[in-house]
Amino acid sequence: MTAQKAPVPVPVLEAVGVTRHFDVSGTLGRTQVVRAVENANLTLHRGEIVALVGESGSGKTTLARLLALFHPVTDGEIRLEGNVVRPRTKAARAYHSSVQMIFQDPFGSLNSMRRVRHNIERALKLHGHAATSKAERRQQVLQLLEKVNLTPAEHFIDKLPHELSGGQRQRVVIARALAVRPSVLLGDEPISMLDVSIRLDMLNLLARLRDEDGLSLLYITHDIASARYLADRVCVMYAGQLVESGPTEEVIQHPKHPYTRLLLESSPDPERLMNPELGSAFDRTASPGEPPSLVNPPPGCRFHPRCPSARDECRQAFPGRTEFPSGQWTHCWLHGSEG
Ligand SMILES: Nc1ncnc2c1ncn2[C@@H]1O[C@H](COP(=O)(O)OP(=O)(O)OP(=O)(O)O)[C@@H](O)[C@H]1O
Repeated sequence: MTAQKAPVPVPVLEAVGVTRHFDVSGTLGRTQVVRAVENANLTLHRGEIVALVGESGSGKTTLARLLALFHPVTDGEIRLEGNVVRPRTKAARAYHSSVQMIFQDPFGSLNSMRRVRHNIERALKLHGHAATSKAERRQQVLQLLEKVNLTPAEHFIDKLPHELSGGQRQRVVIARALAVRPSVLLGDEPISMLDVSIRLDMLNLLARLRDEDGLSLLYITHDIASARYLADRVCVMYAGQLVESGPTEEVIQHPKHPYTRLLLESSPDPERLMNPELGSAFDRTASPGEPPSLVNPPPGCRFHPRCPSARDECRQAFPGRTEFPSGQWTHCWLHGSEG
């Protein structure tokens, strides 16, 4: 009897060949094109935490916003459970119940004039999950607050956002996202504005939501140490292009792309996550050179002007994808990729 291969599960969320260009007015009123994301392929499976890392301006937020359907794609597809979804369609409404985005600034995400109860109840109502009686709705809100460790929940339910600390506010934002009963959270630097002393608690909360509820999380960060702590898989983005991905420890121990190596060399050890004195080394990276302009990016591999191993083909064409037995893949001519 021939052994049957287990079917590969369909990703919960997927970007397939996704490109996003922005038209901006340049000098003398001429329109310029910012090539913010180019042909990105990213998958997120059920119960998986994927970190998207890269320098400022590399396109991480744009890719997350494309996945959240906040922007239309210029090219490519966003798929939920294998189905293509486009903004402002009927399917997009259901999509917003499944995919919730959490931003860096929890204060900006909440209605500052309304109490915690109102902020969360509104999400329950908008997505058709609110109980009919007031007492039951209060109970729903209390349970959500407990879920994000805001206990005793009675103490928090009638607070206004400005009466909470940054960490407490971000927990309310997460509770509100959970009210929608999503399968995916897109966290755009969700801990970077929080006090260093509570960042680890927040990462542990996100990990618990994955473990208990099977939530999938795309965790966008500058900070390799927190990505290492939290993520199953890492995707590395440089100047709008995904250049490497793989299981977190493989990428960290055996990076394949020279940019990943540069990122790791300039990144902190995991101790930094817990030590406020040290901060994030990636924020103050001493990497040689600057990321390129996305209006006129270098041809070929966009990293070649900074790459110590650049060769002729790197300047001419973006390499194809090379896959490794470790589960990693990279786009790099050093690994003999065809363009
Ligand atoms: N709405 C927009 N209009 C024009 N250009 C944009 C727009 N949104 C993003 N960009 C440009 O796209 C590029 C990628 O930006 P993006 O914010 O996605 O990067 P990032 O990796 O998330 O950076 P950071 O870590 O600083 O948030 C930048 O050059 C940015 O200026």
